[in-house]
Amino acid sequence: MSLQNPPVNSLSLEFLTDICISVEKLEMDKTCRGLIITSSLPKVFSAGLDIMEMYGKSPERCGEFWRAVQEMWLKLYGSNMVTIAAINGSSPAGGCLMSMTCDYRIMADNPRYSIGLNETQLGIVAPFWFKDTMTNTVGHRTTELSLQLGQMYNPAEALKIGLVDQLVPEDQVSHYSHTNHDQVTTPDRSKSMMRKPTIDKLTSKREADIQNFVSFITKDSIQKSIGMYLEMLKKRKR
Ligand SMILES: CCCCCCCCCC/C=C/CC(=O)SCCNC(=O)CCNC(=O)[C@H](O)C(C)(C)COP(=O)(O)OP(=O)(O)OC[C@H]1O[C@@H](n2cnc3c(N)ncnc32)[C@H](O)[C@@H]1OP(=O)(O)O
Repeated sequence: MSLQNPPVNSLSLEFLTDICISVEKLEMDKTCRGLIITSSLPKVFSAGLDIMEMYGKSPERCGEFWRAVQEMWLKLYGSNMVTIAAINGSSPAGGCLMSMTCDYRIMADNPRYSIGLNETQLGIVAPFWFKDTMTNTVGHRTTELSLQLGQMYNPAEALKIGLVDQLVPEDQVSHYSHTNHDQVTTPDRSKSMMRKPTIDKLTSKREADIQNFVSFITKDSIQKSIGMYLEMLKKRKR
C-alpha cells in the first residue's frame, strides 16, 4: 500500500477512509500474505493527521474525523496480516503512529528524516492509545520522555531506542521490505495475544475517547495553539 496524498500524505477524513477500505479488502483477500506500507511521495512517509481537520471544524465533523483515526488504528494494529512499515521519509505524530501499528519498521538512513510523536509541540496531548502503542514499542521510560518533550528522532536515534528495527540505504527501502516480508510467511498468534489488551482498551472506551477529543480540540485555547502551529509551518517554508 503506497500512500499518495500530496503534498505530505496528511491523514484527512477522506484519506483515512480510503486506507481503511484498502486494508479491509486486503484482509479479506485469501491470497494476500501481508502488507507493506510505504509512501509514493519524496521525503515524506506521512505528516500525520491533517491539521486542517482539527482547525475551525464543527464538533460533528471533528467526531467523524476522530472515529476514522480510531478505525485506521484498530484495523492496522489488529491486522491478521504480517505488516511492515517501509518508512521512506519523515513520519511525525500520526505518521509515527501508523508505522508503530506495523510488525516491523524499516527506515531510510537519511539524517534529514525524522520520526516521533510530537503532539506536545502543537500544544496538544497524545491520546492514551497513541501512548500505549509507543509504550508497547519502545518501553515506558522512553515513551514518558518522548511524549513530554514531543521528541522527534533522526533515523540513528530511532534505531537506538527501538522505534524502528532496521536502517537501510534510501534507495533500498523497498527491496529490504520485500526481503524481510518474504521471511515471515504466517501471521503469528502471539501478535494478537500481545496486542489484544491495548485494542480492547480503546474498543471499550471508543465513544468516550471521541467525546474527549471533540471537547478538547474545539476549546478556544487549543484552536489558538493549532492556529499558531499552522502559521509556524507556513513561515518555516519561506
Ligand atoms: C486531556 C484530553 C485529551 C483528549 C485527546 C485529544 C488529543 C488530540 C490529539 C491529536 C493528535 C494529533 C496527531 C497528529 O498527527 S497532529 C499532526 C502533526 N504533524 C506535524 O506536526 C507535521 C508537520 N509537518 C512537517 O513537519 C512537515 O510538513 C514535513 C512532514 C516534515 C514535510 O516537510 P516538507 O518541507 O516536505 O513540507 P512542508 O512543511 O513545506 O509542507 C507542505 C505543505 O503541507 C502542509 N502540512 C504539513 N503537514 C501537515 C499536516 N499534518 N496537516 C495539514 N497540512 C500539513 C504545510 O503547511 C504546507 O502547506 P502550504 O504549502 O499550504 O504552506
